Amino acid sequence: MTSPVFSGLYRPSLALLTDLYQLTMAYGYWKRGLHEREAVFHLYFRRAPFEGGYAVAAGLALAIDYLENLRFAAEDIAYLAGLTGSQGARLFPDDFLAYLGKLKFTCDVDAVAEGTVVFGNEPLVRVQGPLLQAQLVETALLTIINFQTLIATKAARIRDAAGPHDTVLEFGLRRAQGPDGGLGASRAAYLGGADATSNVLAGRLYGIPVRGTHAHSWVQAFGDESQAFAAYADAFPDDSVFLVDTYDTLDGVRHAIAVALDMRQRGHELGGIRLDSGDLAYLSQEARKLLDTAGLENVRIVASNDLEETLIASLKQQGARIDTWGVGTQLVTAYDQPALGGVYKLAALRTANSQGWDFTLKLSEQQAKTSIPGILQVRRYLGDQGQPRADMIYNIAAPTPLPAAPTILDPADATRRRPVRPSAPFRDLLSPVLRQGQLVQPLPTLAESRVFARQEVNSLDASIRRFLNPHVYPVGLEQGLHEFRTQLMLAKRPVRLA
Ligand SMILES: Nc1ncnc2c1ncn2[C@@H]1O[C@H](COP(=O)(O)OP(=O)(O)OP(=O)(O)O)[C@@H](O)[C@H]1O
Ligand SMILES: O=P(O)(O)OC[C@H]1O[C@H](OP(=O)(O)OP(=O)(O)O)[C@H](O)[C@@H]1O
Ligand SMILES: O=C(O)c1cccnc1
Repeated sequence: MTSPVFSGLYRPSLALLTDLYQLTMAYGYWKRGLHEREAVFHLYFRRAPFEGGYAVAAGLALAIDYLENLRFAAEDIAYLAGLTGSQGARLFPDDFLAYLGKLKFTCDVDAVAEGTVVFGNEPLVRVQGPLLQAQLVETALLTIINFQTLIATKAARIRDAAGPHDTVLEFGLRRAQGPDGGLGASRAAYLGGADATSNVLAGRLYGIPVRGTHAHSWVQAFGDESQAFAAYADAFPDDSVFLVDTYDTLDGVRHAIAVALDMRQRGHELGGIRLDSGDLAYLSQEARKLLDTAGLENVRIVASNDLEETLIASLKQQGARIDTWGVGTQLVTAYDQPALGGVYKLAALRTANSQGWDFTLKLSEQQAKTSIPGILQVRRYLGDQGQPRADMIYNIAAPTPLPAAPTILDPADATRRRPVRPSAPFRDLLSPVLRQGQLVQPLPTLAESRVFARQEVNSLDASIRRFLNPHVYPVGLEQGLHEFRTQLMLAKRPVRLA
């Protein structure tokens, strides 16, 4: 079956979209009879990207599409049968490959909705089910969620800089990290706040509006701006945006104005002009004056040229008269931080007698990198206006129930603690998505997630959204969980499987 979201870019099956070690561990667990032991993994990142104060969770629909369609096709099995180790012996025996050939994903998945604002250490996805399966999906889940979350967050920052009324166009495909990087980036950029993309395949696959202007080559091909603009207007009388900087920008604006007035005579209006070089603040102000003087107040000014959020903020501050921001390279490559360091960690295993849980921990020299044991949920406490106030990570399988008025501890400094009012409103961020591999209810559409993302970012205080030294949003561990984690860290107790 062809996965609809990855379309024909890949072979039909994505089961091999993984690191080899997931498969060698899978065989090892199977050989030991441990493959069905129930396990719980969490996917989370430790620090928000771009030195920012938050991230926008993204990629869940792609991840769920991957999980629902996870099957090893006959050709996948044949490929695995041909793999050999350093001594030339086959890596995987036939009886294990026969098992893989019948495998379906039957885990439970709980996750935060796409568009939710999230912070370091908070699980975005929880996978609970047979150890072999829950481990096997690590790499694909990370590659999907890490990149989508990274680009959605970049787009949210660019949207914040542009403000609520300007248009943001994503123009990045040509500079993206290959075809899939470009496709995924267009999806995430739209989710995070772009209004449209120039990427036509992304438009067709994801229903993103497609928009665009024309290139310098169009003007070069005619050798004369006035002719080039007139020809474009002839082809698209109601959808023309002229790129005015091929020769001299302000001359280009004058040529655009002449063609626009001609268009008006024929009952059509020019949509906009695009500036792609030079001082965008000065040129946009001069262009605005020329356009307004000619009675073309509704002609919009589009700007492009290596834009990103701080540059957009600076141009706004300089009084630039730009209505539409065309953003490519910096957005789709997340230029200033090209990867989100999301991780996927084992946090609980059923005991051998299947009665209870062994909560597991990955220790690190750096305390901040030590994982959090338990079956985790994130409780977001809200202020009077519904605005996020503080998040508490807690263990839903803790031996003692959550107190009515829990205390939240800063995991980096346990002396910093904040009590929660018993009546404080809250919402829990992770909700059931798959039960035994089946979708619990349809996921929101991309457009719905986009609206939600905007509400989420807007609900954050400006101090958390600012680009420079943002305020740190409080995220902590519930006191009982913190104490339990500390005990485990002190005991350094290895979990025994068998
Ligand atoms: N008023 C401004 N303040 C800050 N940066 C600006 C301003 N105007 C333009 N920029 C940015 O400065 C950078 C350099 O622009 P500039 O047009 O000088 O060089 P360029 O990219 O080499 O031009 P070209 O596309 O003609 O080769 C771009 O990222 C552009 O967006
Ligand atoms: O600058 P970005 O944010 O990546 O936006 C996309 C850029 O792509 C186009 O340039 P093109 O490929 O024609 O080359 P150019 O940089 O020489 O204009 C367009 O004119 C933008 O400048
Ligand atoms: O339509 C545009 O103006 C466009 C598309 C891709 C890259 N740069 C500009």
